[in-house]
Formats: sequence, C-alpha cells, structure tokens
Amino acid sequence: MKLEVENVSWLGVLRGVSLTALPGEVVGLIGPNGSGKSSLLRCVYRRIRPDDGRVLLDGADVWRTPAREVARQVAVVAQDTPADLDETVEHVVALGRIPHLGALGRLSAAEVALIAETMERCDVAALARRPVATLSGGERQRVQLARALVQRPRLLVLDEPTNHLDLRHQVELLRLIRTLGVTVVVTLHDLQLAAAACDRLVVLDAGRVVADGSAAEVVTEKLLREVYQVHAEVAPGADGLPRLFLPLGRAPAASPPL
Ligand SMILES: Nc1ncnc2c1ncn2[C@@H]1O[C@H](COP(=O)(O)OP(=O)(O)OP(=O)(O)O)[C@@H](O)[C@H]1O
Repeated sequence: MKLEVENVSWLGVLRGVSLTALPGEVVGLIGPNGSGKSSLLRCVYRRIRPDDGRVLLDGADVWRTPAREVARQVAVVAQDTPADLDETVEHVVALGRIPHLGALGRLSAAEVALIAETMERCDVAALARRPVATLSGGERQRVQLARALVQRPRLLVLDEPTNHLDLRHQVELLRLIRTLGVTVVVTLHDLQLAAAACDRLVVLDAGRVVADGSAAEVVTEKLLREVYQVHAEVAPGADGLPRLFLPLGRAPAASPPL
C-alpha cells in the first residue's frame, strides 16, 4: 500500500508535513522528543484529523474512507495501546481479527491457525494463557505486535516498538518487519537501529520535515548537531551504514592496573 502525507498541519504541532512510503517500504520516522512523530502517526492511522493537508492510502483520503475500512488495512502498535490487562494473551492477539470478522463474529480455522503461528513468530506462544497484567513490558509489546500482525495489514504503523525490548527481541522485531512485505512506518529513537532497519529515514524537528533520504544521507554529524544538539562522530561501517560514536566522556582505557 502506498502512503502519502500531503502538507499536514495540526495544532502547531505539525507544520506542513509531507512524506511518502512506497508499497513494501520500511520508513523510519526519527526526531527529538516532542518533534511530532506520534502526532503524525495518529494522523496516518486516522486517530486525529489534521487541520490542514491530507493523508492518502493508495490515493484515497483516510477521512473520506469509512473507519472500518481503514481499520482493515492499517494496523497500529501505539505507545498508548490499551492493554486489556485482565484478558489472556491469546484473546488480545485474536482481537486483531475484529476488523475482518463477519456478522457472526466467529473465527475460521484458518484464522485460529494464523493466530497460533503469529504468536510463535512474536515469541509469545508460551504466554498464550497468561493474563496480560502479569507480563513484563517487553512481553506486552510483543503481544501488541502479534495483535497487529494477525490483522494482516497493508500498512503497519509502529510507535517506538522497541522501547521495552531487550537486544535479541529488538533485532528479531526489526528483522520480522522487513520480511512482511507490507508498508511500514516506524518511529525509533536508536538512530543506529533505525539506519539498519529502514529503507529510508524521515526526520521531524519542531513539527517539520528537516531531512528525508537514505540512512547515509540523513544520519550525519550535522544532523546530530543541529537537530539533536549532540556533537558526535559519525563514520560509515563496512556495510556503508552510519555508525555513531557518542561523546559520553570516557577516556580510552589506560594500561591495566598492576
Ligand atoms: N492533544 C494534544 N494537544 C496539544 N498538544 C499536544 C497534543 N498531543 C501532543 N501534543 C504536543 O505535541 C508535541 C509533539 O508530541 P508528540 O507526542 O507527537 O512528539 P514525539 O516526537 O512523538 O515525542 P517523543 O519522542 O517524546 O515520543 C509535544 O510538545 C506534545 O506535548
């Protein structure tokens, strides 16, 4: 699915934002705290209505499309997804099928199999019978991802999906989203992970797009200095992707103590 954000403004938080995600592209949205990333995602998944501008999914304005139709095509893992704490993991994951259910509201055998397979993929199958309230933050996040994936979306919107995940699960999640073949828009704070995981990066600063391009084009010392106010060294790794060397005030290791 092609996503086009055209000149979107909202409450002074977003100021004329435009971006495009081509079918199957993984687009990373980066920028400092408060720059408008979550607000922009909310406009994309039709949670908030822009004061100006449009969001188009395969050319159709989301606000001229019925909410249920958007819900069938767009899955979201938001930072504020309600947790359904008393429900079991398998119940919460199955909720992802709601936009597709017919009048009887029954899951088909194929849907039950899809739910089981997706729980395996997201490493939550062993937790299936546990109430969500008893899970760790990272486990809950993987449950929300499984719920989004069983929806079989054409556009997947992820707001900081790695923020509770340990290193293994961060790598697995970002690998997984690259294998789905659907369009993905994802916010990430870890610029090195974003560079490795995304086909393209879009940078927001104070509600405006200030850079849009490949990781090598976008993650530069100038960007870190001007947008993040951090003086860091950026050098390409063997794969050509930018590596960040952050000034954390540590001197190089001295000779070992005697
Ligand atoms: N409903 C709202 N009404 C007014 N201001 C809002 C509203 N929602 C968000 N904001 C403000 O808009 C700005 C951008 O918020 P947003 O959550 O989009 O930023 P973000 O880039 O996702 O930040 P973070 O990296 O901290 O998650 C913030 O200053 C926030 O306080």
